[in-house]
Amino acid sequence: MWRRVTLLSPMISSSSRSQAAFGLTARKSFATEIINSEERVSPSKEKAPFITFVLGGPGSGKGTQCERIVETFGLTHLSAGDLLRREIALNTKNGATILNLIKDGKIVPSEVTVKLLQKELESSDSSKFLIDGFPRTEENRVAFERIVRADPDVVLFFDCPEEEMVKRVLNRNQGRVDDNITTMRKRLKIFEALNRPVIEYYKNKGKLYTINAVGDVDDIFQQVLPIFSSFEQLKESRNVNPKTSLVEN
Ligand SMILES: Nc1ncnc2c1ncn2[C@@H]1O[C@H](COP(=O)(O)OP(=O)(O)OP(=O)(O)O)[C@@H](O)[C@H]1O
Ligand SMILES: Nc1ccn([C@H]2C[C@H](O)[C@@H](COP(=O)(O)O)O2)c(=O)n1
Repeated sequence: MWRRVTLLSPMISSSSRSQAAFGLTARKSFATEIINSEERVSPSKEKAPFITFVLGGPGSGKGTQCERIVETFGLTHLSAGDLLRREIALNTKNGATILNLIKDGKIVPSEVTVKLLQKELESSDSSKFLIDGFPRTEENRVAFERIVRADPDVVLFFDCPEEEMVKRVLNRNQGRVDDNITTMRKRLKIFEALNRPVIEYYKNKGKLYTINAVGDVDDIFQQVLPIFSSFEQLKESRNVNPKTSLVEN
């Protein structure tokens, strides 16, 4: 995928296996393209990508803060929820199943979500990704490691009390099928049961950054800023004000 050639062979085989499992038509793998056609490798793919996972309960403000991170550090935003909703909107073969699961506050099978993320990662020229709303479960996490063969550099956790999340979701007003009190209660239960172990996993690995997600959007972003500022890989892409030559934020 990213010229980590030692990792390519296992990635090809696990990728083909999971494609077969989902009945996807075999396509020339991206890894094969890289090996066969060196000129296609963009300079940004010469190194392993910088990956951030963004975790937090429903309505904790992940998407809102991702927008700010993208503006400031130029990461490419991949929202697992948005990718799944796109499948519903495009009425793909998994679309109806995904819709029913989301309506019921349930988690979509990991292979489906990971394949969607993998496709985006492979087709992007970027080398820095913000993967929002993923992994939601230990199964999601393990499937990503197995299929994509990459680990996150940073894991953000937006920590927000349940009642605040309920209030935000019910006021969101974007016409989402899961923004109602019945589904929200189910989502919160699933978050506690399935996402907490993932948060614990990354805490034990020393990769977790917990953000207090209550308060003003700008103030919350002030907690996020120093985390990304400390990574060399992101320094060159920080937004600089052309008039003052000062780094903004
Ligand atoms: N700090 C904040 N204070 C008040 N409202 C907020 C704050 N951050 C985000 N919101 C609002 O709360 C709602 C949920 O935010 P957002 O969509 O960013 O959450 P999310 O964690 O991505 O949710 P989901 O997991 O359900 O997609 C939105 O309407 C957003 O405008
Ligand atoms: N890794 C994921 C991410 C999302 N989903 C499903 C279930 C969620 O309730 C819904 C909405 O996601 P959000 O926009 O809140 O991130 O999408 C999933 O099954 N697996």
